[in-house]
Amino acid sequence: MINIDLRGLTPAPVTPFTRDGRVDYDAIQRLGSWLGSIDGVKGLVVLGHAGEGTFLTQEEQANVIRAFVKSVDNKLPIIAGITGEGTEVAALEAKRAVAAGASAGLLYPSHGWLRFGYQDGAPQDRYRVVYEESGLPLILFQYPDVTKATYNLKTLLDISAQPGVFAMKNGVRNMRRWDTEIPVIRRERPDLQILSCHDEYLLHTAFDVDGFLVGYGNIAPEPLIEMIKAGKAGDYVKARQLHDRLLPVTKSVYHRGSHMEGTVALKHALVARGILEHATVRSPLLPLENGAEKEIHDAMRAAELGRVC
Ligand SMILES: N[C@@H](CC=O)C(=O)O
Repeated sequence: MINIDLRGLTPAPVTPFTRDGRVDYDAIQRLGSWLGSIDGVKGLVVLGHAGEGTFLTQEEQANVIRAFVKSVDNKLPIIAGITGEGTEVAALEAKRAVAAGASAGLLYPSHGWLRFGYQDGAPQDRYRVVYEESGLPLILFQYPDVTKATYNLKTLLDISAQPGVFAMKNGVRNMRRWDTEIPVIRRERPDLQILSCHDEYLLHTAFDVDGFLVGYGNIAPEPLIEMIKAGKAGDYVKARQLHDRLLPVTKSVYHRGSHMEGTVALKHALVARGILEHATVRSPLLPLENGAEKEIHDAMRAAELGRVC
Protein backbone atom coordinates (compact mmCIF):
# COMPACT_ATOMS: atom_id res chain seq x y z
CA MET A 1 0.00 0.00 0.00
CA ILE A 2 1.55 3.31 -1.08
CA ASN A 3 0.75 6.13 1.29
CA ILE A 4 1.45 9.24 -0.80
CA ASP A 5 -1.42 11.66 -1.29
CA LEU A 6 -0.96 14.12 -4.15
CA ARG A 7 -4.62 15.20 -4.29
CA GLY A 8 -3.94 18.92 -4.51
CA LEU A 9 -1.03 20.86 -6.01
CA THR A 10 2.34 19.25 -6.67
CA PRO A 11 4.69 21.87 -8.09
CA ALA A 12 7.71 20.78 -10.14
CA PRO A 13 10.37 23.19 -8.84
CA VAL A 14 13.07 24.69 -11.01
CA THR A 15 16.69 24.05 -10.08
CA PRO A 16 18.19 27.45 -9.24
CA PHE A 17 21.75 28.15 -10.33
CA THR A 18 24.31 30.69 -9.22
CA ARG A 19 25.31 33.29 -11.80
CA ASP A 20 28.36 31.19 -12.64
CA GLY A 21 26.22 28.11 -13.23
CA ARG A 22 26.55 26.01 -10.06
CA VAL A 23 23.50 24.63 -8.25
CA ASP A 24 22.32 27.30 -5.81
CA TYR A 25 21.42 25.44 -2.62
CA ASP A 26 20.46 28.59 -0.69
CA ALA A 27 17.88 29.35 -3.37
CA ILE A 28 16.61 25.75 -3.23
CA GLN A 29 16.07 26.27 0.49
CA ARG A 30 14.07 29.48 -0.18
CA LEU A 31 11.98 27.91 -2.94
CA GLY A 32 11.32 24.59 -1.22
CA SER A 33 10.53 26.05 2.19
CA TRP A 34 8.13 28.61 0.66
CA LEU A 35 6.28 26.03 -1.47
CA GLY A 36 6.26 23.56 1.40
CA SER A 37 4.65 26.10 3.72
CA ILE A 38 1.56 26.55 1.51
CA ASP A 39 -1.56 24.68 2.52
CA GLY A 40 -2.63 22.54 -0.44
CA VAL A 41 0.87 21.81 -1.75
CA LYS A 42 1.11 18.03 -1.46
CA GLY A 43 4.61 17.26 -2.73
CA LEU A 44 7.38 18.50 -4.99
CA VAL A 45 8.58 16.83 -8.19
CA VAL A 46 12.25 17.72 -8.58
CA LEU A 47 14.58 17.03 -11.52
CA GLY A 48 11.75 17.20 -14.05
CA HIS A 49 11.69 19.31 -17.21
CA ALA A 50 11.23 22.46 -15.12
CA GLY A 51 14.05 21.26 -12.86
CA GLU A 52 16.53 20.85 -15.73
CA GLY A 53 17.08 17.40 -14.23
CA THR A 54 18.82 15.91 -17.26
CA PHE A 55 21.27 18.83 -17.35
CA LEU A 56 22.72 17.88 -13.95
CA THR A 57 25.44 15.39 -13.07
CA GLN A 58 24.46 12.32 -11.05
CA GLU A 59 26.10 13.85 -7.99
CA GLU A 60 24.18 17.12 -8.46
CA GLN A 61 20.92 15.20 -8.93
CA ALA A 62 21.38 13.43 -5.59
CA ASN A 63 22.36 16.69 -3.87
CA VAL A 64 19.31 18.49 -5.30
CA ILE A 65 17.01 15.76 -3.95
CA ARG A 66 18.68 16.02 -0.53
CA ALA A 67 18.42 19.82 -0.57
CA PHE A 68 14.69 19.77 -1.36
CA VAL A 69 14.05 17.12 1.32
CA LYS A 70 15.78 19.41 3.81
CA SER A 71 13.93 22.49 2.54
CA VAL A 72 10.53 20.99 3.40
CA ASP A 73 11.84 19.61 6.69
CA ASN A 74 10.97 16.12 5.43
CA LYS A 75 7.25 17.00 5.83
CA LEU A 76 6.27 16.60 2.16
CA PRO A 77 7.18 13.86 -0.30
CA ILE A 78 10.01 14.81 -2.63
CA ILE A 79 9.49 13.00 -5.92
CA ALA A 80 12.38 12.63 -8.35
CA GLY A 81 12.19 12.71 -12.13
CA ILE A 82 13.68 9.44 -13.41
CA THR A 83 14.79 9.98 -16.97
CA GLY A 84 17.50 7.44 -17.87
CA GLU A 85 17.14 6.13 -21.41
CA GLY A 86 17.75 2.43 -20.75
CA THR A 87 15.56 0.58 -18.26
CA GLU A 88 18.54 -0.64 -16.23
CA VAL A 89 20.04 2.85 -16.23
CA ALA A 90 16.70 4.27 -15.05
CA ALA A 91 16.53 1.63 -12.30
CA LEU A 92 19.97 2.66 -11.06
CA GLU A 93 18.89 6.31 -11.16
CA ALA A 94 15.83 5.37 -9.08
CA LYS A 95 18.03 3.58 -6.54
CA ARG A 96 20.19 6.68 -6.20
CA ALA A 97 17.01 8.76 -5.71
CA VAL A 98 15.91 6.42 -2.90
CA ALA A 99 19.32 6.76 -1.24
CA ALA A 100 19.07 10.56 -1.46
CA GLY A 101 15.67 10.58 0.25
CA ALA A 102 13.11 10.64 -2.57
CA SER A 103 9.70 9.24 -1.61
CA ALA A 104 8.62 8.48 -5.17
CA GLY A 105 9.67 8.82 -8.79
CA LEU A 106 8.15 10.32 -11.92
CA LEU A 107 9.28 7.84 -14.57
CA TYR A 108 9.79 9.42 -18.00
CA PRO A 109 9.47 7.46 -21.23
CA SER A 110 12.71 6.37 -22.82
CA HIS A 111 13.88 9.35 -24.88
CA GLY A 112 14.33 7.42 -28.16
CA TRP A 113 10.62 6.56 -28.14
CA LEU A 114 9.81 10.22 -28.85
CA ARG A 115 11.19 9.80 -32.34
CA PHE A 116 10.86 6.09 -33.08
CA GLY A 117 8.03 4.80 -30.90
CA TYR A 118 8.34 1.61 -28.84
CA GLN A 119 7.62 -2.10 -28.97
CA ASP A 120 4.35 -3.33 -27.45
CA GLY A 121 4.90 -4.05 -23.78
CA ALA A 122 8.12 -2.01 -23.45
CA PRO A 123 6.58 0.76 -21.28
CA GLN A 124 5.00 -1.83 -18.96
CA ASP A 125 8.39 -3.57 -18.67
CA ARG A 126 10.15 -0.25 -17.90
CA TYR A 127 7.78 0.54 -15.01
CA ARG A 128 7.95 -3.03 -13.69
CA VAL A 129 11.74 -3.27 -13.67
CA VAL A 130 12.35 0.19 -12.21
CA TYR A 131 9.92 -0.49 -9.36
CA GLU A 132 11.12 -4.02 -8.68
CA GLU A 133 14.78 -3.02 -8.59
CA SER A 134 14.46 0.23 -6.64
CA GLY A 135 11.27 -0.09 -4.57
CA LEU A 136 10.56 3.56 -5.50
CA PRO A 137 6.80 4.19 -5.87
CA LEU A 138 6.15 5.55 -9.36
CA ILE A 139 4.02 8.13 -11.15
CA LEU A 140 2.98 7.15 -14.66
CA PHE A 141 3.85 9.95 -17.10
CA GLN A 142 1.58 10.35 -20.14
CA TYR A 143 3.30 12.36 -22.89
CA PRO A 144 1.42 14.40 -25.51
CA ASP A 145 -0.50 12.57 -28.21
CA VAL A 146 1.60 14.29 -30.90
CA THR A 147 4.70 12.39 -29.71
CA LYS A 148 5.48 8.75 -30.40
CA ALA A 149 6.13 8.29 -26.68
CA THR A 150 2.45 8.70 -25.80
CA TYR A 151 0.76 5.61 -24.29
CA ASN A 152 -2.51 4.26 -25.65
CA LEU A 153 -5.38 3.50 -23.26
CA LYS A 154 -4.49 -0.18 -22.89
CA THR A 155 -0.89 0.69 -21.99
CA LEU A 156 -2.09 3.26 -19.44
CA LEU A 157 -4.42 0.69 -17.88
CA ASP A 158 -1.70 -1.96 -17.84
CA ILE A 159 0.91 0.27 -16.21
CA SER A 160 -1.52 1.69 -13.67
CA ALA A 161 -2.42 -1.85 -12.56
CA GLN A 162 1.21 -2.73 -11.85
CA PRO A 163 2.59 -2.77 -8.29
CA GLY A 164 4.26 0.49 -7.32
CA VAL A 165 2.29 2.77 -9.65
CA PHE A 166 0.04 5.06 -7.61
CA ALA A 167 -0.57 8.16 -9.74
CA MET A 168 -0.64 9.42 -13.31
CA LYS A 169 0.68 12.74 -14.59
CA ASN A 170 -1.31 13.26 -17.77
CA GLY A 171 -0.28 15.76 -20.43
CA VAL A 172 -1.91 14.15 -23.46
CA ARG A 173 -3.04 17.47 -24.96
CA ASN A 174 -5.69 15.81 -27.12
CA MET A 175 -9.11 16.61 -25.74
CA ARG A 176 -10.80 13.76 -27.58
CA ARG A 177 -8.49 11.33 -25.83
CA TRP A 178 -8.80 13.20 -22.52
CA ASP A 179 -12.60 13.17 -22.60
CA THR A 180 -12.87 9.50 -23.51
CA GLU A 181 -9.92 7.96 -21.67
CA ILE A 182 -10.03 9.68 -18.26
CA PRO A 183 -13.50 8.29 -17.39
CA VAL A 184 -12.37 4.76 -18.31
CA ILE A 185 -9.19 5.08 -16.23
CA ARG A 186 -11.26 6.42 -13.31
CA ARG A 187 -13.67 3.50 -13.56
CA GLU A 188 -11.03 0.79 -13.99
CA ARG A 189 -8.40 2.19 -11.62
CA PRO A 190 -10.38 4.01 -8.90
CA ASP A 191 -7.37 4.28 -6.57
CA LEU A 192 -5.08 5.87 -9.15
CA GLN A 193 -4.48 9.57 -8.47
CA ILE A 194 -4.99 11.48 -11.71
CA LEU A 195 -3.00 14.71 -12.05
CA SER A 196 -3.10 17.16 -14.95
CA CYS A 197 0.18 18.59 -16.22
CA HIS A 198 -1.44 20.76 -18.91
CA ASP A 199 0.16 23.98 -17.72
CA GLU A 200 -1.47 25.89 -20.56
CA TYR A 201 -4.86 24.10 -20.31
CA LEU A 202 -5.46 23.85 -16.59
CA LEU A 203 -9.00 25.25 -16.66
CA HIS A 204 -9.93 22.69 -19.29
CA THR A 205 -8.70 19.73 -17.25
CA ALA A 206 -9.44 20.93 -13.70
CA PHE A 207 -12.85 19.29 -13.47
CA ASP A 208 -11.62 15.74 -14.02
CA VAL A 209 -8.58 15.44 -11.80
CA ASP A 210 -7.37 14.90 -8.27
CA GLY A 211 -4.76 17.59 -8.64
CA PHE A 212 -2.18 19.36 -10.77
CA LEU A 213 1.45 18.34 -11.11
CA VAL A 214 2.91 21.34 -12.89
CA GLY A 215 5.89 23.60 -13.29
CA TYR A 216 3.31 26.41 -13.07
CA GLY A 217 3.06 25.53 -9.37
CA ASN A 218 6.46 27.22 -8.81
CA ILE A 219 5.10 30.68 -9.43
CA ALA A 220 1.35 30.67 -8.75
CA PRO A 221 0.69 28.03 -6.11
CA GLU A 222 -2.02 30.04 -4.34
CA PRO A 223 -4.45 30.54 -7.28
CA LEU A 224 -3.73 27.05 -8.65
CA ILE A 225 -4.78 25.51 -5.34
CA GLU A 226 -7.97 27.58 -5.57
CA MET A 227 -8.53 26.34 -9.13
CA ILE A 228 -8.12 22.71 -8.08
CA LYS A 229 -10.71 23.29 -5.33
CA ALA A 230 -13.07 24.98 -7.80
CA GLY A 231 -12.64 22.08 -10.22
CA LYS A 232 -13.46 19.53 -7.54
CA ALA A 233 -16.50 21.57 -6.52
CA GLY A 234 -17.67 21.83 -10.14
CA ASP A 235 -17.54 25.61 -9.77
CA TYR A 236 -16.89 26.75 -13.34
CA VAL A 237 -17.42 30.45 -12.60
CA LYS A 238 -14.70 30.47 -9.94
CA ALA A 239 -12.31 28.35 -12.01
CA ARG A 240 -12.86 30.63 -15.00
CA GLN A 241 -12.15 33.74 -12.89
CA LEU A 242 -8.85 32.23 -11.77
CA HIS A 243 -8.00 31.23 -15.34
CA ASP A 244 -8.71 34.77 -16.59
CA ARG A 245 -6.65 36.30 -13.80
CA LEU A 246 -3.73 34.02 -14.66
CA LEU A 247 -4.01 34.32 -18.45
CA PRO A 248 -1.31 37.03 -18.84
CA VAL A 249 1.07 34.79 -16.87
CA THR A 250 0.06 31.67 -18.80
CA LYS A 251 0.73 33.52 -22.05
CA SER A 252 4.07 34.96 -21.03
CA VAL A 253 5.35 31.68 -19.55
CA TYR A 254 3.69 28.89 -21.52
CA HIS A 255 2.60 30.35 -24.85
CA ARG A 256 6.19 30.71 -25.94
CA GLY A 257 7.93 29.18 -28.95
CA SER A 258 8.70 25.99 -27.06
CA HIS A 259 7.49 24.48 -23.79
CA MET A 260 11.18 24.26 -22.83
CA GLU A 261 11.40 28.06 -22.75
CA GLY A 262 8.78 27.90 -20.02
CA THR A 263 11.55 26.88 -17.62
CA VAL A 264 13.49 30.08 -18.29
CA ALA A 265 10.28 32.07 -17.96
CA LEU A 266 9.49 30.35 -14.64
CA LYS A 267 12.81 31.56 -13.28
CA HIS A 268 12.02 35.16 -14.30
CA ALA A 269 8.64 34.83 -12.62
CA LEU A 270 10.35 33.52 -9.46
CA VAL A 271 12.48 36.67 -9.49
CA ALA A 272 9.20 38.62 -9.55
CA ARG A 273 8.09 36.65 -6.49
CA GLY A 274 11.34 37.48 -4.66
CA ILE A 275 12.48 33.84 -4.46
CA LEU A 276 15.27 33.99 -7.06
CA GLU A 277 17.68 36.82 -7.77
CA HIS A 278 18.22 35.99 -11.45
CA ALA A 279 17.08 33.54 -14.12
CA THR A 280 20.29 31.66 -14.88
CA VAL A 281 19.68 28.39 -16.75
CA ARG A 282 21.90 25.65 -18.14
CA SER A 283 22.50 24.90 -21.80
CA PRO A 284 20.74 23.73 -23.91
CA LEU A 285 18.37 26.31 -22.42
CA LEU A 286 19.25 29.87 -23.39
CA PRO A 287 18.25 33.27 -22.02
CA LEU A 288 14.96 34.60 -23.39
CA GLU A 289 14.83 37.33 -26.01
CA ASN A 290 15.02 41.03 -25.12
CA GLY A 291 11.79 42.24 -23.57
CA ALA A 292 10.65 38.84 -22.29
CA GLU A 293 11.71 39.52 -18.71
CA LYS A 294 9.67 42.74 -18.56
CA GLU A 295 6.68 41.02 -20.16
CA ILE A 296 6.81 38.26 -17.50
CA HIS A 297 7.17 40.73 -14.62
CA ASP A 298 4.26 42.81 -15.97
CA ALA A 299 2.14 39.68 -16.26
CA MET A 300 2.94 38.62 -12.69
CA ARG A 301 1.94 42.09 -11.47
CA ALA A 302 -1.29 42.00 -13.47
CA ALA A 303 -2.14 38.62 -11.90
CA GLU A 304 -1.39 40.00 -8.43
CA LEU A 305 1.43 37.54 -7.88
CA GLY A 306 3.78 39.68 -5.85
CA ARG A 307 6.88 39.19 -3.78
CA VAL A 308 6.73 36.67 -0.97
CA CYS A 309 10.19 37.44 0.38
N1 LIG B 1 3.97 20.28 -18.22
C1 LIG B 1 4.74 19.60 -19.17
C2 LIG B 1 6.18 19.48 -18.86
C3 LIG B 1 6.45 18.63 -17.72
O1 LIG B 1 7.24 17.77 -17.54
C4 LIG B 1 4.11 18.32 -19.62
O2 LIG B 1 3.00 18.37 -20.03
O3 LIG B 1 4.69 17.25 -19.60
